[in-house]
Amino acid sequence: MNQLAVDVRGLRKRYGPVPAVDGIDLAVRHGEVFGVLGPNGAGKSTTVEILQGHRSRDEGEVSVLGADPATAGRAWRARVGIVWQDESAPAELTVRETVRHFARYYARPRSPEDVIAMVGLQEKADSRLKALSGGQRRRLDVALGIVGDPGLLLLDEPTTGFDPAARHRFWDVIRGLADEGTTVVLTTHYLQEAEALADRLVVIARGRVVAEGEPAALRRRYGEEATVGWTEPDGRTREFRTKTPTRTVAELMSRFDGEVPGLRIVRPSLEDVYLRLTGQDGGPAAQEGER
Ligand SMILES: Nc1ncnc2c1ncn2[C@@H]1O[C@H](COP(=O)(O)OP(=O)(O)OP(=O)(O)O)[C@@H](O)[C@H]1O
Repeated sequence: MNQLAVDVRGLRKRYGPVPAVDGIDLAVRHGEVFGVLGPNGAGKSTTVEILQGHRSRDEGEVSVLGADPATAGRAWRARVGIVWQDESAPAELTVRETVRHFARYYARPRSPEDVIAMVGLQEKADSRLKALSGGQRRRLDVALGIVGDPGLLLLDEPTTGFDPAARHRFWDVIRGLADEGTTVVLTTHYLQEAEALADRLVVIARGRVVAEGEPAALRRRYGEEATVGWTEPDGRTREFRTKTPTRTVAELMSRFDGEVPGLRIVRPSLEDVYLRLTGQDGGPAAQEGER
């Protein structure tokens, strides 16, 4: 049996001439919250849809809870929690009716009341779906994804469009599931979300993994490079990216024989690192060599 909850090697998928996923490897351990972080169009949804068994792939090996999603059957589906973002449940049903209805699809569902409480919808249990806000609706979607008590939950951009309070509530839901031992894979384009939730993450851009690791380790690895800026005697501003800014400043001090005009040292935030890795900082896009 595969020791990994999700094991992906060399995954590729094209839409016509567009390589949406261009050789991705993923290794998600049982019990962890794994983030797939990347900008719009990076290939996150395509990857998750392949993991869910909803999209075919062109190349690569994919194992999700020990089975290939392309061929796995009903028993596998019951163990993989998938959160839909469509509005397929009838708007006239109440939250409680909807969760109860979905629970019947599973051999060993969680108690619908527990699930409603887990996503913080107790006060809305008797509300009709059409009366829910966008954030409440998304929490209901998660409730439907977890009512079957899945070992693995696959979430595609679960908090897009949430206000900050709803996002924080949602994070608590995910943390609660993780504490209970559920493995969670979630895609997001919010760096803050990946940092808040993920034990480990990959950053993807243009269908490739450009960085991976624990959020804190990524911050250390890519965030240690500082930018030293100064003003030349002719008035031009200069910038130099370096892992040893103190040395650069010492060199500048001896060159200027003391005070360095316009001196500044900027350490990148993780946000800057992320933007650089994904090629959104206006500079040359980071490629594989950056790892
Ligand atoms: N059904 C499709 N047909 C053609 N091209 C597609 C299709 N789905 C996605 N693409 C293209 O594949 C690339 C990856 O898309 P994907 O939706 O996987 O990215 P994403 O990281 O999830 O983006 P977003 O954050 O915007 O959802 C994009 O260039 C997108 O335009």
